[in-house]
Amino acid sequence: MLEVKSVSKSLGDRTILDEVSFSADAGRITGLVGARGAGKTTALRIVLGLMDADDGSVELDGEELEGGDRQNFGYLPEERGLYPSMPVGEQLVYFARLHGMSLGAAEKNAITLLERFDISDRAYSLLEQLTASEAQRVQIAAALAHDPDVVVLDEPFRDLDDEGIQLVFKFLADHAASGVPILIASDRWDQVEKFADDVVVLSRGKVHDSGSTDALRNRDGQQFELELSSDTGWIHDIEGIEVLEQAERRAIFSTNEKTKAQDVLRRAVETGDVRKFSSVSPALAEVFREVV
Ligand SMILES: Nc1ncnc2c1ncn2[C@@H]1O[C@H](COP(=O)(O)OP(=O)(O)OP(=O)(O)O)[C@@H](O)[C@H]1O
Repeated sequence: MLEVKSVSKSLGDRTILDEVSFSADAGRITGLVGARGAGKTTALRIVLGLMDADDGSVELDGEELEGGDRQNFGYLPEERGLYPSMPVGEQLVYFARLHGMSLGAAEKNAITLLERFDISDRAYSLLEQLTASEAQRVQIAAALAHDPDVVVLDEPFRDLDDEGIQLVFKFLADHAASGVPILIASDRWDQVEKFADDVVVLSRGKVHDSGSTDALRNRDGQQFELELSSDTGWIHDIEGIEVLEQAERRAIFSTNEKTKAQDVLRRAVETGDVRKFSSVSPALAEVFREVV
């Protein structure tokens, strides 16, 4: 488990991170989300040891990390940094070798990554000849080229098309399953909620909330959708629920109490034909609209 413990950082007279604590569990993808300028990149740089914290520590499996301990971390930096005029396959092997991998293992891993990201036919192309989505797949592959024990990706969704996102995150889920913590920072709440198991919400340098993606989506109670063959206006009279939307035969409400949802269903059955009654998860960006 990767743990950020009470990390603070000021630059000039500005507090960028204020006692930030969160963890990224082995075997899971953790999304660090927040608006632009929330402090995500700064937090990642401190995790990577590229910047020192003023206070606090970063630990891996209970041991405080020193600079060299990150040799087997994989990092996709915000400012992408590959060689524009070196063939793609060669770069992946080169980066894996830099991390101490044998030539054979580096070549094998490069071939696997190119296949998994569906860019095998680009192995001999130069980065500058690729589309934006292909180039981004290569950038992410470079972060994974040495089979890292910890993966940290800054804005991995940037420039990826839908197919690229699916391929990359299928690979990341498999890589996480081998016992690796994967931490991604992004302002794409819609994508993070699809692919992250856990989410840390950062706002103005502080952790606003954290937990499993499902728990955070249901933070304000579970939402239900109701559709009848008749008008649902009566739902406003039911106590202990919050009506989020109501128009003619349809209504969406939220409640923290399961029995209240059952009250609504009972009343709905008495009132008319129930066409639909199901629980729905709100979008994460909707739950945290105050900090998006
Ligand atoms: N070297 C620096 N000196 C002063 N302020 C900085 C420096 N680097 C970053 N900041 C400020 O720190 C805040 C957090 O920046 P950071 O890049 O960590 O945020 P972020 O959440 O990753 O956002 P973004 O998506 O815009 O990169 C921003 O307000 C930024 O302007």
